[in-house]
Amino acid sequence: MLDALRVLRDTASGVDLPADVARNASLDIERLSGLLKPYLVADTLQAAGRTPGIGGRAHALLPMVHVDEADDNRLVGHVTFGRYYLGGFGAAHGGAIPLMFDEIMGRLSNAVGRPMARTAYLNVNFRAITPIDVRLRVEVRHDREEGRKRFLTAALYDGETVTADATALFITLKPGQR
Ligand SMILES: CCCCCCCC(=O)SCCNC(=O)CCNC(=O)[C@H](O)C(C)(C)COP(=O)(O)OP(=O)(O)OC[C@H]1O[C@@H](n2cnc3c(N)ncnc32)[C@H](O)[C@@H]1OP(=O)(O)O
Repeated sequence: MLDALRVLRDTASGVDLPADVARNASLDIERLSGLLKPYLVADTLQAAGRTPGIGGRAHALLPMVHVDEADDNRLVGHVTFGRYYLGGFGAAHGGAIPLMFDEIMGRLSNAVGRPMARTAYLNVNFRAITPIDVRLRVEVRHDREEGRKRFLTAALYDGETVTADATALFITLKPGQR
């Protein structure tokens, strides 16, 4: 369903509809929302964001990063920003890129049995345009730990060009910390 939703999102972002088609599409989307509403649950029980086996943790907001290689301290994957993430002139929105970094850096930070951590800072440099509808490579490194602090770096590549890079600090949560 989320795959279909992502396709809908990209398609809806890219069209310019006549009014009658927009009206009919709205009715269909409202009908679909009505179909799902009886299944609303508490946020601790919802599937979105809590289903690691499904792409993007089943979280519809996240750009889907496919992991190609990973070990304890390094992850390489690929991501394609669809039309939904367009900022302008063929480039991904500047907010979508930190979103992708936060998710994939967080995933490596929390991997291999490391306790849960939360992002304290995420600094992103936009080095070149990040094109939409192009398969991009993302590399993440877990560089070091100092007590509860975990320092990670990441870069996003279009071919050999670094389009963005990031440094992040994740802090291990204390027992019982929310
Ligand atoms: C698979 C799942 C992947 C998911 C990935 C997504 C991850 C996220 O996006 S999490 C959501 C975004 N982040 C947040 O909402 C965090 C909000 N902030 C907080 O909850 C807290 O400030 C938190 C937990 C980060 C730190 O608070 P706390 O536990 O009280 O630690 P605190 O004592 O302040 O700091 C610990 C150390 O880190 C340092 N530190 C904390 N924040 C920062 C910062 N922004 N910059 C630099 N250093 C910092 C402190 O100076 C301190 O250092 P030292 O031990 O040397 O004195």
